[in-house]
Amino acid sequence: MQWSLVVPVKSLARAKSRLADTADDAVRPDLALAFALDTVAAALACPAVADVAVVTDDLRAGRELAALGAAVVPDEPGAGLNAALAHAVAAVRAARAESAVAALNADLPALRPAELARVLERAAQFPRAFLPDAAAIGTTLLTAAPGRELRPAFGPDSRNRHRASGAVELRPAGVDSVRQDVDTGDDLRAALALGVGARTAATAARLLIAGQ
Ligand SMILES: Nc1nc2c(ncn2[C@@H]2O[C@H](COP(=O)(O)OP(=O)(O)OP(=O)(O)O)[C@@H](O)[C@H]2O)c(=O)[nH]1
Ligand SMILES: C=C(OP(=O)(O)O)C(=O)O
Repeated sequence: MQWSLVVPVKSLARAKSRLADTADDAVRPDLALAFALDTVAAALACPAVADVAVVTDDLRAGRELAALGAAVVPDEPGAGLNAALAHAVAAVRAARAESAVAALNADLPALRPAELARVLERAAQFPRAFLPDAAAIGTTLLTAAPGRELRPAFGPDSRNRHRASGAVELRPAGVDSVRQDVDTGDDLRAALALGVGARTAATAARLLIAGQ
């Protein structure tokens, strides 16, 4: 099965507030953009992915992600993450009604195309499915088969909400790169240990040079 991915990207100036201890205001927007660029570059390199639509109202993020080959869907102003995802899925399916769709967070800088392909292959067996994050509290990926609604319920404790909504929890082994989202300094260290993409590596090096 080939998938259409929707990737939400918050305004860079407001993104990754939980990384404030690790990256100050001068670096954090660049780091958030680097995460998104590495996530989307890996997604576009995944053989199971037909196309990627980024939903964002950030002009810089939209421009740089479009240059990688992603489509850009404007955000719903002020409506929040789940409304943005539902809106992006509607835009994707207006063009291709029978798409299998997956929402993928943009903070997966260690993402490997082969691991994403393994997760999507499992997800293809179910009407709706999700992958818990590395902390096993949140969600990094939520999928809906053709003809099924995505019903995104991302946010704090989303693993429980996605489970309660009837989505099947995926538990494939060896897909750490798809689960390792980056919210905190410890998450960033874990992602660096897995091996991040070139843009995140370069931006994280600025933190090390600054002695953090
Ligand atoms: N388009 C869009 N994306 C969002 C919005 N809120 C969060 N996201 C994205 O959703 C994913 C998960 O976001 P979070 O980790 O909860 O938020 P964050 O801004 O990245 O980090 P914090 O400020 O620390 O909460 C990331 O890809 C964000 O860029 C929103 O309102 N609109
Ligand atoms: C939005 C989510 O991510 P985070 O845990 O990074 O807030 C989520 O897990 O649903």
